[in-house]
Amino acid sequence: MIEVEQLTKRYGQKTAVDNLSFQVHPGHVTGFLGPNGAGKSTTMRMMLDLDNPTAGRVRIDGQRYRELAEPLKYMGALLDAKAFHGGRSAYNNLLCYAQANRIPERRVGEVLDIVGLTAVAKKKSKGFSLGMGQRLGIAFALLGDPRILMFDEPVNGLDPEGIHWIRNLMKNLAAQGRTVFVSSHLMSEMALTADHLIVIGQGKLLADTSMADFIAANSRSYVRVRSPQQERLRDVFHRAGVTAIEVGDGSFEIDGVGAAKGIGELAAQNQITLHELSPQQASLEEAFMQMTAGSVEYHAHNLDTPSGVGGAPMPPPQMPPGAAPPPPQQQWGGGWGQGPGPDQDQGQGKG
Ligand SMILES: Nc1ncnc2c1ncn2[C@@H]1O[C@H](COP(=O)(O)OP(=O)(O)OP(=O)(O)O)[C@@H](O)[C@H]1O
Repeated sequence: MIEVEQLTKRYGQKTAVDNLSFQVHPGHVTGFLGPNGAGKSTTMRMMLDLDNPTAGRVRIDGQRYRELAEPLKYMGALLDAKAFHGGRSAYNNLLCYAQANRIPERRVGEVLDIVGLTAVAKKKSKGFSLGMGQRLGIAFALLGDPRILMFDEPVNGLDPEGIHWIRNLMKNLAAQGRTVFVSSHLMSEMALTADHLIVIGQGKLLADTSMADFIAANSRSYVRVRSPQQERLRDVFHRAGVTAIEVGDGSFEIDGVGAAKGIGELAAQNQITLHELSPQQASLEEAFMQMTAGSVEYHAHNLDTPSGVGGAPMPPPQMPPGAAPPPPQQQWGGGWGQGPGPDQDQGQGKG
């Protein structure tokens, strides 16, 4: 379980995370939503002790991340899919990390298999597409076979097959009783994957609720009714005291998806033909837009307005501090991803 308690992070005058408290429980995929700049990445970084909170605390199964004896076996994270050595093969990237964290080598092959990179395991990762890099980042997260997994925008760059795969992966991990915490801007995908939601805006908690309750609470649900006998149907609704809104295309809208059964029966009793009787539930995207409308920090402007689009300065990529770094000649950091690195054995698959 992840426990976030009154977490606050300030950068100078900017409050990125504002007195945030929530828990992430095992056995569920919990979605972490918020508009750009809401504080999601900052919160995730504090969960991994990559940033110190200004106030409050995070506990991973009751402990700080950096106090965990073998952190990769507790919690695996995908924060920045580019945080690996471009000149090294996928296999050797993982092997290096595994050896530094006392994880057996056989696990490298296992995670490459899980993420579908076995065929390219010996290739230098700098040649990887965005989607392949994302899969390698997920392999890093899975390496320690952790009970808790955290993914920041895991579907970035994945094709439809990849998106389908990660959806099933996250659901399976949760079904195994693991804690899965995932941020994404892809609402349609989140709606299919997450069963619980934490929503933040401008660093503050906006919602901590089930997916179904979130959509119901932040959107209008109604039944659409269409009939070739529109006038008769209007009279029937009037006599029965049904509040039906007539919309431009000749259909009626009646609030509440549960109204469909009664309306169908009413129409049948009055021998009215219906061409449509369809419950309409807003999408997660619509509910999200509705809830966060007041918390959107970065607004796009029309092309004919003088100013452009705001943007958040991105912190540099880092690895979790509790995880041991690779050996000194293969340091995480500056030279990564900038051409061939020190491992000359690509093609052999061992470090
Ligand atoms: N290192 C930093 N220095 C200064 N400000 C920062 C730093 N990191 C984040 N911020 C600011 O904190 C706020 C929250 O940023 P954060 O990246 O956590 O948001 P986010 O919800 O992850 O956004 P996005 O969806 O765009 O990735 C933003 O206003 C951002 O500009």
